Amino acid sequence: MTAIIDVADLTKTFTIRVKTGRFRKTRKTVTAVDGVSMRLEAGEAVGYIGPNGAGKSTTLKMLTGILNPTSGHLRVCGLEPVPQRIRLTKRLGVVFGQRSALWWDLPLADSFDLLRHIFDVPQADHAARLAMCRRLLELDEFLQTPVRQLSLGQRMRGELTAALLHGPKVLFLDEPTIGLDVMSKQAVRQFLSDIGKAGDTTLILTTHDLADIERLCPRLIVIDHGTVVHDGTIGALHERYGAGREVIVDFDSDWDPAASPVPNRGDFIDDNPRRVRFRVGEGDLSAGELVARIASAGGLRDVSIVEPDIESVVAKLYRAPSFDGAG
Ligand SMILES: Nc1ncnc2c1ncn2[C@@H]1O[C@H](COP(=O)(O)OP(=O)(O)OP(=O)(O)O)[C@@H](O)[C@H]1O
Repeated sequence: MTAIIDVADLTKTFTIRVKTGRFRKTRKTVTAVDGVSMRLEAGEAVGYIGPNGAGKSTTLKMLTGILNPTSGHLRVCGLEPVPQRIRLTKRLGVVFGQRSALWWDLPLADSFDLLRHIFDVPQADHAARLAMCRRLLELDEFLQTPVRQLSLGQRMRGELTAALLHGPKVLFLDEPTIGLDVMSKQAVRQFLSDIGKAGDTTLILTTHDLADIERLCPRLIVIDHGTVVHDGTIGALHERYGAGREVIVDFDSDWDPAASPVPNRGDFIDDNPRRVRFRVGEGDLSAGELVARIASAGGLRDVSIVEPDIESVVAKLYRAPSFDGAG
């Protein structure tokens, strides 16, 4: 299968001038992206995350043809982004949470109309896509409002529509829910989830809001210091860095640690000897085995398994002093 995004050993360096004395400046090379490789199949939804300064925006700028790579292989929709930027633009949709692709003084509907002409979209296709966005994003009540009068949540719904009206093959989303209230976030996530499920559009989502990723992206690529440090499912990330799964057990009578049927560490919750938290980690029993052993020893009243949240797993990954490569 041909990849819709095919990146191998992509590198970008910047040369900056730093002050080294009162009147002296020296040139210094900053490596923003350092040998990134990834292949995305058509219709995938991928989260591209990393701490501040990791190289996410620089990668996106190279993928969308804004920046020339220093070295490496790069194809998006079979095209080379910078030399073939005009052809590529018709196949891409881009949403940058902090910037607008809309005309500030025009009503939203007029911006959409202008975009139809710019991208030369057949009237019927435009009408069908706009109708879908109007329905899913509930645009009608502010379609005639000038963009500068829209709330952030309304504008973001407009931005998403603007990015999709020409029927892009790949949609790049940079912080699409930043600053939105809970309701708007939910609306945007639901919309993107519908787009993702339809399977016609490849989604690449860059965000610091990990709930976006959990909701939308089965695959997660994590970058740090310009290098890919994880490429896989969120589940794989939990397995690799999680080690924080907990099994909470309620017993019929006080629990005696000395007579525990399991080697896992257990602690009383709120000093209640009938409520015990067992930690599940490397080397210990799995959660299933642990519950089975406790159940067969008798006296088990209730059990629940608490997954570590993605925020803490990713925080652990970011804090790790060195990574052992992608995987
Ligand atoms: N035009 C530039 N000139 C010099 N250095 C740059 C330039 N653009 C980015 N950098 C540097 O490259 C590195 C990666 O920056 P980038 O903006 O890609 O990170 P990011 O992962 O998008 O960060 P954030 O989450 O903060 O947006 C940083 O060290 C940054 O200072």
